[in-house]
Amino acid sequence: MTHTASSNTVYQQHPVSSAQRAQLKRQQPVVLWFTGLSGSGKSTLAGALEQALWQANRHTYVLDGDNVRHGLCGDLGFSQEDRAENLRRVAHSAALMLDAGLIVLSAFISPSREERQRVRKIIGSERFIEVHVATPIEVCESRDPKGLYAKARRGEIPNFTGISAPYQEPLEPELRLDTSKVELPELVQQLMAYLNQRGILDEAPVDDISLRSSQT
Ligand SMILES: Nc1ncnc2c1ncn2[C@@H]1O[C@H](COP(=O)(O)OS(=O)(=O)O)[C@@H](OP(=O)(O)O)[C@H]1O
Ligand SMILES: Nc1ncnc2c1ncn2[C@@H]1O[C@H](COP(=O)(O)OP(=O)(O)O)[C@@H](O)[C@H]1O
Repeated sequence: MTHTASSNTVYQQHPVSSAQRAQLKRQQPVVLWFTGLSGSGKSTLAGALEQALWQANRHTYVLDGDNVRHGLCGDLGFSQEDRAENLRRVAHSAALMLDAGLIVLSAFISPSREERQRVRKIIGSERFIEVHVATPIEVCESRDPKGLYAKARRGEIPNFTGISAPYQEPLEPELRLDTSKVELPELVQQLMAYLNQRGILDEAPVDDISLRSSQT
């Protein structure tokens, strides 16, 4: 994990470890990072996968761009700098949730390759699963559930991703899904199969619990 830290602070180790928290939850904490255009299906996929994981007794949390921008990042807009700061805060929030033992599902446009790379570093590559929701822009625009593409075309939203601001497709995502070609239940099955195949739904390895308890 990469850190920047306030001066004169010392990182505190607490007696219960990350591994112990994950072990109690019987899962391997990871972040599934859904990236794609507005309307591509990020939130829908994250929500549907969370439902499947919840039904399988897994401990999860969804971090969603629209929601985070109502609080933690409510002071940020959509310039390159603000998007970078948005994603930096979200990446550190996700890292805390990993430390708590959760499987995190995040739904952010995250249009910049460089910023996604930075997120991967903050979270740790082995725990970061990039999922490109590669629905074509024509389909996203025809869905336009919030009327944002229409507004952007009328020039009423500056820096709108895909219209007046860039989206850089991931070059080597762990997964690439297209919600215009495959039905939602099938996509959720594909995601669950991937998690199973990676052993993420297996129990966390036994940590040095006995050693730790004998030290306290
Ligand atoms: N200019 C502009 N460009 C793109 N999107 C915009 C913009 N203004 C508002 N919105 C709404 O904000 C949601 C995207 O926020 P994110 O935090 O995911 O964006 S980013 O990752 O920081 O680029 C996005 O949500 P989704 O449609 O769910 O992707 C929009 O509802
Ligand atoms: N697999 C799918 N098949 C058909 N429509 C979908 C699918 N996934 C999402 N949608 C629709 O696309 C629209 C945008 O989905 P949403 O999840 O809000 O996208 P995003 O979070 O990327 O902006 C919604 O109207 C949703 O119902």
